[in-house]
Amino acid sequence: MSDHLVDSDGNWFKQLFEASPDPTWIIEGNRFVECNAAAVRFLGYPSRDDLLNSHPSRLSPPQQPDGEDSFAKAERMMALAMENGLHRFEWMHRKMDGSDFLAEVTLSSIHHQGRTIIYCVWRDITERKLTEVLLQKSESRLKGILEGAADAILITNRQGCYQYANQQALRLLGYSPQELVGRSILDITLESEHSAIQLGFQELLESGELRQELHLITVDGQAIPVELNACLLADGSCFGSCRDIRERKAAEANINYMAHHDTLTGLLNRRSLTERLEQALATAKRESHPLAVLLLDLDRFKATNDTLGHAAGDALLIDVADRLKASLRNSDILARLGGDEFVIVLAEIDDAPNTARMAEKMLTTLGQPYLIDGHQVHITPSIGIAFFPIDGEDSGTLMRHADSAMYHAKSQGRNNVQFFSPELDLFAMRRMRMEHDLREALASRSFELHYQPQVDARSRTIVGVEALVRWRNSARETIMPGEFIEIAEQSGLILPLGECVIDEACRQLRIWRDQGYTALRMAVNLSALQLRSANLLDFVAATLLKHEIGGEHLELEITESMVMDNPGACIAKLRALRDMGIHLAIDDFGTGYSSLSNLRLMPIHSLKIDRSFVRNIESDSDDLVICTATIALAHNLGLKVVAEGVETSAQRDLLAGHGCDVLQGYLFSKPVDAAAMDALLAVSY
Ligand SMILES: Nc1nc2c(ncn2[C@@H]2O[C@@H]3COP(=O)(O)O[C@H]4[C@@H](O)[C@H](n5cnc6c(=O)[nH]c(N)nc65)O[C@@H]4COP(=O)(O)O[C@H]3[C@H]2O)c(=O)[nH]1
Repeated sequence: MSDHLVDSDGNWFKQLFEASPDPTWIIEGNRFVECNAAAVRFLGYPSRDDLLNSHPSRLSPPQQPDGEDSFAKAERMMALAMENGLHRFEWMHRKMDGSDFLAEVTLSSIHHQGRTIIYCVWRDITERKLTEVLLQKSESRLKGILEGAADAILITNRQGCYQYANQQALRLLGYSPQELVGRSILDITLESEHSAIQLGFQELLESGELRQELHLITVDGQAIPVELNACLLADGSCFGSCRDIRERKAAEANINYMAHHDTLTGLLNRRSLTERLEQALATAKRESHPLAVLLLDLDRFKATNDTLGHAAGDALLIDVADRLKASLRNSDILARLGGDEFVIVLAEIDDAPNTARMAEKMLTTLGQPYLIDGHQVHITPSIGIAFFPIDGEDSGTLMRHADSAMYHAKSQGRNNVQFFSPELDLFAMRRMRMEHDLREALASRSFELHYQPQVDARSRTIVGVEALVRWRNSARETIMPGEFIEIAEQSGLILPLGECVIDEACRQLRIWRDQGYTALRMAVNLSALQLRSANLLDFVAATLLKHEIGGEHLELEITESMVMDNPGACIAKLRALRDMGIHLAIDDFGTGYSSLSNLRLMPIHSLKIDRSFVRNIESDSDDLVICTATIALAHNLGLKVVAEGVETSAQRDLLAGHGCDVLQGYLFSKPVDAAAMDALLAVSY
């Protein structure tokens, strides 16, 4: 013990007592009998005398915070201190100014010279209490945040056992807190993801954070995809916030489905066809077995679509897809490329005859009538087939070759199946080159018109001319329409080309009319695509106006089959042309499938007997019957008759004798350019 604490009177304890910063008291007989300066200062009384000889409860509010009477409680506390030697508790005191403060009170009973006194120390705990309250508040705020969070929050220990789950987590998973706490993360996750989850957990422990997609399993076994954002907390536990991403996953799956499927039919689309075909080819290569690619296109679908309307056209495509699906095996691939084109990959085919049989079966199945909107609809397909490995080893070549074969099927009268052959490839290449050259020819205006006279059978004067297009290629060779009109039609180039022809024919007619050939009629061939074009009426009207020509001086030649593709729409358009005064002629009459009832409905002025009937009219009695019957029929319907391909005077006389009105053919002139036609007109007009 240090000397200065023991004063000369041996009163070192008094000094110690006085020096204590905490209010310190001596209690004897349940009264304060001594206190130090800190006590006086703390309570704010003027002197020590104001405090001493009072019961401890006097320096307190009447009740303690727990509601107990201060006097009774003080008695109890002191009794406990006497009994146990030491007693510690919290006590609310009141200062002189009436304010209260909470202190931790320690009472120690001391036996001194035969008496028992209590040594009492107060420690102000206002600040500690405040901190406790703040801590409680912040804890409850934190709990509120966790419970109110939209995401499921799960906290685990470092071993991955759940310690806490918020309401959202319990709701999502269907567990009660008791069922969840203590379980391992692996208990409620997908087994197939366990190794990834363990790796992720390790990463979280090492790096302090983790972001991972995984599936949580609900109490009833449902797997819910979640995005986990986890971090390590200061106390070593792991905090994980799990966002339910079911909607996002469903949207992703939907986008993925749409990216790989045709929305109308649900079949694979072009992109996934390529992927699947390549996989199938890899397997076929590995296992050295053949594979067939079938390209199927519906015949005259566009016309059906235009007639029935697009909704019915869609319904028809869905029906076609369903019939195809039903006729294939699971291992086969079926895709729609768009429009009316379907691709079938027969991955387990053994030979060509079997493939042909399957394709024939498809022709039969798809050829059965469809019931759309209460209407019976007929449609047929054309199918082209290419084989791996003989026709190509990669998907691109096989598709191209199946396409060539399909075109071949179309050219063979549609509704049939064709296999690819190398000649077809050559043909397809030529077609592609021709299409390219045609495009350039249109840009460089390399087309010109030749004219062939049409002669009145009785007067033998020229009453009209037919404009026939010629293509002068870069080598200045003349290419005949038979070589390019079909390709122009298939590529759509016939539309600009057809407009050039109508414009040039009207321009030339204007010149001839100005020269005095005012009764001359100009005949121009119209293609199927032109007749379907929405722009046709406006274009013809504008061109007639531009060249100041009356509609009655123009004749448009169409074929029966062009009208038969879509009679309703065509007949309406033809009526509009007729209303403009334009003459309409049915070209190549007799070669297509003639429908007299439709012919009666057509607003036409004349029929042109095809030259194939005229050729043998002298020798073939059938042809003569056809010609004379056509003339009679036409006259019956009030139509004029033009005979094409008249090459001999005998043909001329025979036809004229049977009442044919107009004759056209090499006998009078081959098609010639405008200058040569000038000369012909001068002679015979
Ligand atoms: N053997 C023989 N043939 C004769 C005789 N008289 C005329 N011809 C040929 O018969 C074709 C008559 O034209 P088309 O039937 O309309 O048949 C035309 C027509 O369908 C089409 N075409 C020609 N020009 C055009 C055009 O500007 N637009 C459209 N869309 N098609 C056209 O090309 C087809 C062929 O035209 P071209 O080669 O000019 O062939 C012409 C003509 O040269 C004859 O006495 N004997």
